[in-house]
Amino acid sequence: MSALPPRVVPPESLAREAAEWMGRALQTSLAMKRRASLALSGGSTPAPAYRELSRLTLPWERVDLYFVDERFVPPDHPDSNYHLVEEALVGPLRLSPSQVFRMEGEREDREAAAEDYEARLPDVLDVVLLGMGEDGHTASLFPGHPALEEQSRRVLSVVGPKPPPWRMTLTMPTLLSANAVLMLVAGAGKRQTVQRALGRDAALPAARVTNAQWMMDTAAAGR
Ligand SMILES: O=C(O)[C@H](O)[C@@H](O)[C@H](O)[C@H](O)COP(=O)(O)O
Repeated sequence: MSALPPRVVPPESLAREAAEWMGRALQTSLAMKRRASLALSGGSTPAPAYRELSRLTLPWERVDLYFVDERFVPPDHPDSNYHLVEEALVGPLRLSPSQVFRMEGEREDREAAAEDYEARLPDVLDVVLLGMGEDGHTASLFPGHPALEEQSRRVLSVVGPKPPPWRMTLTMPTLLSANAVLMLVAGAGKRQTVQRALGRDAALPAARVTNAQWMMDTAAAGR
């Protein structure tokens, strides 16, 4: 759990607050260098935040998009995280394909796909958006999975318990080296896991992202 106090906001404000947080973090990076990197997650919580993000006035031509994880499905598949980000952010902002570094979920050789993505990643990601599952997973790093303990690889191909099971994911060292990380959590179903994460239960992958700012709605916080 981060040393930063978690931010708790009403459900109707969560997407806008998350977008504004990411916007400010991008501006901070862009004040110091020419281009900034933003790595995005899949799942149901982020989509409204991506739509809010697409409405922010930012020098988008200086932002490169990366992915936190991806499912091994084609990019136009409904389960594809790229597909989600395409619909909610890339399309509305008309980002150039040269700014969008997607994980190639259509590849048959999953190991090679992960190695190739590792080669394309910047040394340090500027802004990372994470979600947490009810089991405490984040990115596609699941509780008890050996990938959670990875120390040298920056991207791994994994088989996880959440469908679809074949996934590519950034590893914990990659997440921990990022400049700004937002852990976005919504819904009463995650309340107990949030409490465990706040108690720094290291069995939960999300609790190990010690550089994350947590942001949750009142339902997830149990208020
Ligand atoms: O499955 C993915 O692609 C994710 O990146 C994953 O880590 C997600 O962020 C959490 O499972 C929370 O997902 P929900 O917001 O749907 O609960």
